[in-house]
Amino acid sequence: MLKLANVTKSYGENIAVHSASFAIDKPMMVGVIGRSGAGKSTLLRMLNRLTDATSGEITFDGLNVTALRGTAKRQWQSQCAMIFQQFNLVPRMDVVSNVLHGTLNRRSTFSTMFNLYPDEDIHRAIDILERLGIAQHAPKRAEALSGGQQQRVAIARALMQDPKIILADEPIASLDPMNAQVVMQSLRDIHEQDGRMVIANLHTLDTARRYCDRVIGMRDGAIVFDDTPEMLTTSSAREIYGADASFSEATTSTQIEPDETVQRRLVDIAAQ
Ligand SMILES: Nc1ncnc2c1ncn2[C@@H]1O[C@H](COP(=O)(O)OP(=O)(O)OP(=O)(O)O)[C@@H](O)[C@H]1O
Repeated sequence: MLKLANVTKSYGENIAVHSASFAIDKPMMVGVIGRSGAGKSTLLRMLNRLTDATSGEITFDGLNVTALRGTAKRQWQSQCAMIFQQFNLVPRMDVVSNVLHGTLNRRSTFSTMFNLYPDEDIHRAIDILERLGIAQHAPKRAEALSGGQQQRVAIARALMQDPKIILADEPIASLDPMNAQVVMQSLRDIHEQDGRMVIANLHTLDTARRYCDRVIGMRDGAIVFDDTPEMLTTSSAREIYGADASFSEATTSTQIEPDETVQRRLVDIAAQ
């Protein structure tokens, strides 16, 4: 389905991603881990062509993604929606309009200028917000929402594109642990219920273990681990993070034990 063959990205002398090769043959949830500067963002950005690979080939269902130009490239980018650590919403715009922005690529300049959205799209946007537990915030300005709620708006905007793949670049890095769990669970649900592929750069091992079916570990631009979360032992984590024997998983962890109080808070947050 999704295949990378020797994909490399160099910035002058600096090789951000070095000959990355892997195949994902069915929709699943994949976590990409590695220390800062390992090449995780560059890898994701090459997948949806925000950044062009220097060499190598990316294919999806036989389509040569690396060769796409113009309209075909834009179509691919809408099938391959991206969410970011900082949400990238329009802060002063209401939530539902932010979500409707997910349809921009298939609307005319005229309807975009005058904010004309078909009723059908508006209903779909509300349904998606409902599904993510934030429909009651639809009329509010995006900036009035908490970080976790804003990230769910960004996920809703991505879903408006009806993408085959959701790429999430550190989606929970700016969130407190409880909001982080709500956002990760939303991504997991989207994968399980819709059969979409989710590829997320994650900065904690426990998040990768808890939510992902497969984990790719990067170090200095190279893929040094590609396996199931069960195989992500402390020693393989040490190799990925380039740490010595003093390496403690706790330094990459923000896990909260799912005790009763947390579970209750999760239900409250989801209902907000
Ligand atoms: N636009 C750019 N121009 C020059 N160098 C870049 C550019 N983007 C990334 N790099 C370099 O490529 C390498 C990989 O960066 P990348 O952002 O992909 O890493 P990362 O694993 O996502 O790190 P972080 O978790 O800090 O975002 C780094 O050395 C970075 O400085």
